[in-house]
Amino acid sequence: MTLELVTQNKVAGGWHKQYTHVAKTLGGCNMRFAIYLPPQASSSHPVPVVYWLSGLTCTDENFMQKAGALKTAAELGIAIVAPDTSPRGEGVPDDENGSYDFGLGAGFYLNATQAPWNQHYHMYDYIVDELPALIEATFPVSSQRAIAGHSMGGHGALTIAFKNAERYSSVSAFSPICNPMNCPWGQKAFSNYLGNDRKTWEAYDASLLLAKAESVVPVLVDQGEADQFLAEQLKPETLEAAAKRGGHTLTLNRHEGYDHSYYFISSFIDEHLRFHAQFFKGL
Ligand SMILES: N[C@@H](CCC(=O)N[C@@H](CSC=O)C(=O)NCC(=O)O)C(=O)O
Repeated sequence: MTLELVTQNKVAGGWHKQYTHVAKTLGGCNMRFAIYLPPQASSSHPVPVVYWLSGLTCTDENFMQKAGALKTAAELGIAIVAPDTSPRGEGVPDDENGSYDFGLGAGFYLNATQAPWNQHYHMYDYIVDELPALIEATFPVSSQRAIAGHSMGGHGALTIAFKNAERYSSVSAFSPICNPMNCPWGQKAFSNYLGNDRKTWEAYDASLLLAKAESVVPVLVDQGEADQFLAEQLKPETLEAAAKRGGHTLTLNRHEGYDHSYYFISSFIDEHLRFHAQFFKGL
């Protein structure tokens, strides 16, 4: 488990750092992630962690540079970890047309079963197991975790939290892909990564998982009404219907005029961090 420090910057009294490491779950790829450690973090005061999953085309940098989250994370005493959105590096296959919605930058937080994707595209195992184990063994953080994300990363956060309620205290999402089995981004990714048997897709569909879940952690979703992807790709109404079917509470706020961008995320990220803080013990 060797980590290499790439950059470090003091911010809001804490530290933003980028590291690379070899990820076993991703077939030995060299992966980069970012961590924000608030000023309170020390070996005698381990802090809880929010894992942030970004959307299509992103790396660890989009959230850390654009979301404006770090001052509030410092105030609350919460660490934030931002991983990359797919395996990377030589030998990792990409979409043959180089499109933005599949392959590199578009790992969809699942474990691919189909060649050639199944050698490296195991982002689910990376996010759920390998990365938290590395973070908790290396940094002054506790084992208290929340998970959040945007768009493809919102899909990742919701599906991971719904499947692992014992590992996360809460989940939140901005503009998530809510029903990937029934939208073009999800269908392209799932048919390639998982094959054509739609039954196997159900393990990664937030709406189906929510409808079937026995218990779910607290869920917060924010969605812009002027989002260019809202009707075709995101479909938040499917998540609302699933919550109703499953008898679960879902807070889904719709905001007039906001689009899909980080301008929207930066407008409401403080509320998401405060939401997660409520469920961390000892803050
Ligand atoms: N055509 C665009 C589409 C990419 C895009 O909008 N990416 C979003 C996430 S979309 C769903 O997962 C994003 O967060 N982009 C990064 C950013 O910093 O805004 C394109 O190719 O850019």
